[in-house]
Amino acid sequence: MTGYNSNGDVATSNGNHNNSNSNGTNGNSNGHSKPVEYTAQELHTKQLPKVGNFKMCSRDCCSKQGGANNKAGNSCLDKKGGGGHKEELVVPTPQSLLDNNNRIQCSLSPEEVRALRVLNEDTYPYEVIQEIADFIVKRAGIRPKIGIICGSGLGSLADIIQDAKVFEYEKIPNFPVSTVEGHAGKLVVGTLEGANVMAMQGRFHFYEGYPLAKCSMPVRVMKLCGVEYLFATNAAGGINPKFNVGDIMLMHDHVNMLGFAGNSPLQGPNDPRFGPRFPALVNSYNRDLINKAIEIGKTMGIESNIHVGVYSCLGGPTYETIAELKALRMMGVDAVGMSTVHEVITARHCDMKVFAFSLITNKCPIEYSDKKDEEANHEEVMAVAKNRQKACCELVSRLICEIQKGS
Ligand SMILES: O=P(O)(O)O[C@H]1O[C@H](CO)[C@@H](O)[C@H]1O
Ligand SMILES: Nc1nc2[nH]cnc2c(=O)[nH]1
Repeated sequence: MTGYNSNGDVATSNGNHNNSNSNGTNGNSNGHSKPVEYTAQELHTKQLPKVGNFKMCSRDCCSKQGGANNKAGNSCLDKKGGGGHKEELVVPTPQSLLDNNNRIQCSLSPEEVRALRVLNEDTYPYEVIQEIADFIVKRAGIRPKIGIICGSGLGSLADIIQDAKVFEYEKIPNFPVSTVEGHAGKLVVGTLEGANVMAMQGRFHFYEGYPLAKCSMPVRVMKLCGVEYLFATNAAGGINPKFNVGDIMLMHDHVNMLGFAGNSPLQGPNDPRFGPRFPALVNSYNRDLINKAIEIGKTMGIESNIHVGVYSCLGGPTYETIAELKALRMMGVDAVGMSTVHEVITARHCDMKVFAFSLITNKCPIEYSDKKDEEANHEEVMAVAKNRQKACCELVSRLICEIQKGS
């Protein structure tokens, strides 16, 4: 689990590198008078960098041997005294990079270093996901059955959760941080319509700089927390000319444009504890839940605002050109956004039932025009989402109520 720890600490892990090492020289125990210097970022790399015939220990190396708490106070070079390296020629972090408290000197704030580190880590082993899930379940005191991802401006879906325990993303170990307006960056765990739920008030997008596996990593956290149903919501542009602003499109399929370009949240080694190497995606969107949502729409009196359609995710952050919108339409896409598809793929991979909908926040033009008001913008997206949050909340609550009735 190199590179991960459970407290998100950014301090150097080699707290047992004393100012004066076993050779009595300053900072370099192998006789070199001038320590080799590395940037803090290099010190975070998982590979031990080679320094001539020497290797330099990683930031996690000495903490595994007891770190600052190592009672014997041995450096990692001291094999007899309990230091852990079999390798003779390992040098600890150069003293020149440590301050008086044996922390890496760095001009970035701890928050900046954490953000950098979380940005740089792009794979999450099962054990790390398990750690995050345990952290949440232990503190929430419940195992959620339904996971909700709130789309842009749809954070109020989490505000209706009762007996809520709120976790800021910054405080969850190894969790990325939200950087987009309309995504608060909080995980809310509690009950809704008698069901245990957890909701992400803020999702992660590819355009924020996160790899897709990281964008959808919380879905795996949900799975290991006990979640069986994923409710993914988003704000999207309506390409289908029949759609109006404020309508809700229940997703029954998707076109994975990022996948066409060779990008997938499942790229890399497959861990079968999550799911198979080659998951099938037909029937990804649970038909029973779609049918129930249509019925609920009728009882809410909004059936004319409810559609069933195909969503496509592009990388963003640009909105589409007219030519792109025309191409998407030709491919059978009804609504376009910059999220959700990789979350659904991750959820299906680990066998979760998926319900997803798009709130149509803008109509996508498919003819060239000089009209400024036809250009999509995020303020409008959030304003429409805010206006329609009541209907979205009602749809979600009633559907959860139906799931509860059936269980
Ligand atoms: O998909 P969500 O997160 O709802 O947000 C959508 O709205 C934002 C653009 O306005 C993009 O992030 C797009 O993906
Ligand atoms: N890509 C994309 N994302 C959106 N999110 C909300 N509206 C839009 C849109 O028109 N295009």
